[in-house]
Amino acid sequence: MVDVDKVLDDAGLSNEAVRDYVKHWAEHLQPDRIEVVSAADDSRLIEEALAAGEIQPAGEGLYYSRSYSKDTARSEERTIVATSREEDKGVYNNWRHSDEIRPIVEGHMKGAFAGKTMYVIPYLMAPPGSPSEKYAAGVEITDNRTVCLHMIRMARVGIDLINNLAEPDHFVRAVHVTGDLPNLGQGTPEDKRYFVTVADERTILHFGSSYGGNALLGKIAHGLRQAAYDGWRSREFLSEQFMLLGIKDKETGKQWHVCGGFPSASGKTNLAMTLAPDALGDRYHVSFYGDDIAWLWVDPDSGELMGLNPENGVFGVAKDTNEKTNPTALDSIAPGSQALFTNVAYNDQTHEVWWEGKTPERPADTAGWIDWKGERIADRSPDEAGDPWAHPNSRFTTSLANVPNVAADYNDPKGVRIDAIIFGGRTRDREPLVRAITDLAEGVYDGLTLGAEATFAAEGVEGKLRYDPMSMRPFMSYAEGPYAQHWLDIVGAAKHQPIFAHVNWFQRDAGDGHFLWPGYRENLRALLWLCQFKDGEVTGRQTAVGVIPTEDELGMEGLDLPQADLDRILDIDIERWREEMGHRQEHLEQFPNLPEEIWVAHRRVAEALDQA
Ligand SMILES: Nc1nc2c(ncn2[C@@H]2O[C@H](COP(=O)(O)OP(=O)(O)OP(=O)(O)O)[C@@H](O)[C@H]2O)c(=O)[nH]1
Ligand SMILES: O=C([O-])CC(=O)C(=O)O
Repeated sequence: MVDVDKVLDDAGLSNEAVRDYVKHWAEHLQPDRIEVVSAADDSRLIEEALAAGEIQPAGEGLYYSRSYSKDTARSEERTIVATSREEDKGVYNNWRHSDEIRPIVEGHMKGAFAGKTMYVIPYLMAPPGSPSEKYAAGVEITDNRTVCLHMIRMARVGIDLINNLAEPDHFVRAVHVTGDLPNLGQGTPEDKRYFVTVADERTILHFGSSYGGNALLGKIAHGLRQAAYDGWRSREFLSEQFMLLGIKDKETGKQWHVCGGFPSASGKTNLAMTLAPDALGDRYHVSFYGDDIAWLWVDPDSGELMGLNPENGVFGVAKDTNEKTNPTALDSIAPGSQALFTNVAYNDQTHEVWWEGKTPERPADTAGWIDWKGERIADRSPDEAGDPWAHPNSRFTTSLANVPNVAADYNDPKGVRIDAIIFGGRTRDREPLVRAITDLAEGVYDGLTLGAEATFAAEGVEGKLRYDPMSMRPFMSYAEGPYAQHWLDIVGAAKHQPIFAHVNWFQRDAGDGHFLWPGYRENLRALLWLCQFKDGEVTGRQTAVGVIPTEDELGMEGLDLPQADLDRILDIDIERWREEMGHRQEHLEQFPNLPEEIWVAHRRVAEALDQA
């Protein structure tokens, strides 16, 4: 048995509550060694991981790793929110009583670190000194060195962050056990994986994965699920799957901050990292704050709605990331950035990485190339020739500081004032490019009825049309009725109300399926219109479902679009919308205790459509 006190003394970990937690879990998990990890340990951990073959070199200061082939995305079915309060059961949170589920997961975890090192990762999900700091501290325990490397990039990691907490016991207990991946029955009735957030005990217990949100517990499990629960129970803040960006008009000096939710793998990273299109670059500067999570609250002194990104890094989808779609992402993973790539294709001779859409064609010479399953491309049979080289949910992990247009104040614990909140997703018809909503309840209603095609970020759901309220469906931690009320309460308390909008970059031509809007950098045009509309500089065209830009207002300089496509994305298909309202009604009826304001908004939109 390891002398835990000695390890913690040597590491300088003095918080007694954390020490007790580590001792408790050391007893349960039975590791051979314990190591406390700080960001300063990164280069040593990298060397060790290279020596152990857990990662491979991928160019100067870049690394590649592969997860087990049945462990490449979040499993929504195996993800559970547990509490001791039946009233926390929602439609989407997969609620179970903690007394029932805790013993099951803990049973799987018993003795699981035998022969292994237990890494203890003290972290903060927020810049130190932020008003949400109380909810930001956590300590992840893991048996996986690559998880440590990811956490160092994604969170602020260090012993000093946890030693001097104002309330030493107020930290999230986050336990991650990889498990015997080839023997977990992933996706079968014998599935042994459990990804449980015991929200009212601020404890996260994840068993059976080493990938992404299943394993980096600061990110989604704490930063989103636990934080959403904490924000609601304390009535202090919202935690949402939102990107956050800033836009500055260099001519007038005006600045706006826009945050918003799109379901996983629907373009948050790309939008947050966007640069102004060339034709608008002299006038507008876009700065990056965050691509996946935002915490929102009202500042008690100024009364303003504020937001910040609790993360310290980006876990971005590799697919289709290239010079044209996202040059800033490529800069953020340039040689020397210490970025990690997971489940992309790798060349073990040249140490290059590749993914679908990185270049228009695959590398012509297949020598040395290995696909995401670890198989040699050169050995593929003819019927496998067309299979992707990289997994569609392959990712790059890099620190915020590597993003070239990261905002100067991204680390400011005060956060930034939020001017606009947008919702969007992959919707092949019906949803126009952008429609603005000025009323709070109607904005929240729009978020709750966000319908989009599911993506490859979760197992087995790609392409299915489904409602994904506020893009939080996989991350909901309490019931939807109170969730809607909490939104109305928090945002409603702000002195200046943000404008809401629904955006869609993914409308397609019904005939040949091409995207009607070029997307990516051009998306800024829709956001600029929204900011101008908020400031009363343009008036748009009122429709039953919000205000949409006129063609002149959209600002199309430097962009040539077929007139028919432009007409389509700036129009409302009334018939299709009328049909949609019935589905929305059914969707909302699932949620008990939905605030009356939301129903009023629903009826108002339905009536406006009837009269249109
Ligand atoms: N057609 C089109 N595709 C886009 C656009 N923006 C992003 N994409 C593609 O959508 C995929 C996912 O984009 P991301 O920006 O990584 O999505 P995300 O929402 O940050 O994903 P998570 O990290 O899973 O939450 C990538 O393959 C992008 O290339 C766009 O404006 N138009
Ligand atoms: O959780 C993950 O593995 C990746 C992620 O960011 C998402 O799905 O939104």
